[in-house]
Amino acid sequence: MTFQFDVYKPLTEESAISLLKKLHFFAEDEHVTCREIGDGNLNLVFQMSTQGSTKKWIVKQALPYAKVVGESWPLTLKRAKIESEALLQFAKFTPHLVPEVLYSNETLALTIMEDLSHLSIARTGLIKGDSYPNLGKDIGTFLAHILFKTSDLGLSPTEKKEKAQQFSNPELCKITEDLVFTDPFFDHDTNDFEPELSEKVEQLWKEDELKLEVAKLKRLFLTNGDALIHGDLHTGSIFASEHETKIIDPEFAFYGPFGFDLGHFIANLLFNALRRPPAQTELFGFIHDTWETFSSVFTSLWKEDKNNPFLQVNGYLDYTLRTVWQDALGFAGCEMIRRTIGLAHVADLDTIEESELRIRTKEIALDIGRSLILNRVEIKNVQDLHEFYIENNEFLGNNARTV
Ligand SMILES: Nc1ncnc2c1ncn2[C@@H]1O[C@H](COP(=O)(O)OP(=O)(O)O)[C@@H](O)[C@H]1O
Ligand SMILES: CSC[C@H]1O[C@H](OP(=O)(O)O)[C@H](O)[C@@H]1O
Repeated sequence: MTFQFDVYKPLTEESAISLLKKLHFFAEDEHVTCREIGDGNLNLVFQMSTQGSTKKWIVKQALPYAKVVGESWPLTLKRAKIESEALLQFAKFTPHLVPEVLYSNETLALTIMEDLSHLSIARTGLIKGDSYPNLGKDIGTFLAHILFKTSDLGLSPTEKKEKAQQFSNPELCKITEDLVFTDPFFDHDTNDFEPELSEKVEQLWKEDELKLEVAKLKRLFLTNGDALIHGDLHTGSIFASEHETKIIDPEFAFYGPFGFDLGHFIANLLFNALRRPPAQTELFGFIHDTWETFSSVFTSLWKEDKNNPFLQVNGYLDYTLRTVWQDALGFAGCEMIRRTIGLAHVADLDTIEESELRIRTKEIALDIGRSLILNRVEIKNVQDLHEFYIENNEFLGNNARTV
């Protein structure tokens, strides 16, 4: 079969095999098995292997629309380039925490990468109760490196501005601006929630104090180009095992606020804590490890820099870390609300089978999201966050000790 490299066309299992043979990932006469395994909202993912060999590859290809909605929602193919370039960028700082990119093609909007199927998607594993002792430390390490080294702290002003241009990602940012920061706070037709939540949701839509705080957080997202961020760092974008962590799917990457990824990661751990009350201590342990590792690695990188005179100014590091934490809590609150009542949900909540428990858990997720946005300045550390979580969550049973 011939393969056209100069025209974009969505791959099929058959044409994906042909592509990988043309690129010599497999020999022409090899018997290759290929399966489309994409379960995300946006793209095609093909898994390819040959029997009796360790050769296993993943081909991820963007569609010219959002898969979850269909062709009525056109979406740029440029996101595939952003994703592969972000993975390459992250690999410069933390190669052990991202899949290896072996090939990318902007015209075909695809990336060929290392197959990580020996690991589990962290959301799925956490729901099952799997244990990931390194998860918090690894995410903290990842965030400290990418945030410090791609920001004005780690690059010259010119280099940073060039990188910000390279990762300009307006269409994907618009999705976040709408689906995370806008639609869930208004009566918008992208919202999706059970009728039993209507009263609570309508109450939320009436709260000007809350909307004012969300407007401030949205402005941060729109205007604070601190560093190259992943842009969608939820537990479904992380592969993990007891020993390894790999971050995937950075197609939403752009120059955004320091606290955004941390906030999304925290929110998604909180969803799992709501789903599994007995695992609360373990999940707050992850948040603790993430923050402690992030702040200590970020601090070391900061202290290594002897060229920037401002980095020696008393109070500047503390101010920076405090702002990252506060903003992260606000972003976490927005993520909790949007994943509960917006377009894209999380399995942690949606697969709670017993309907009364599911609705009650979602009500608590909304309460916690709302309070995180409103009280983000008062919650100073992980201990405060845990105490605050317990206060907001009498219903699900709070026999766990705080971290
Ligand atoms: N490198 C990989 N190795 C193995 N499976 C992968 C890999 N990348 C993605 N997948 C699988 O494909 C699914 C969707 O991938 P993801 O990058 O999240 O797509 P989307 O951008 O559509 O959300 C993942 O949940 C995972 O099951
Ligand atoms: C129409 S995109 C909705 C939602 O999907 C993305 O998540 P993922 O790629 O992990 O499935 C992102 O969170 C978007 O907000």
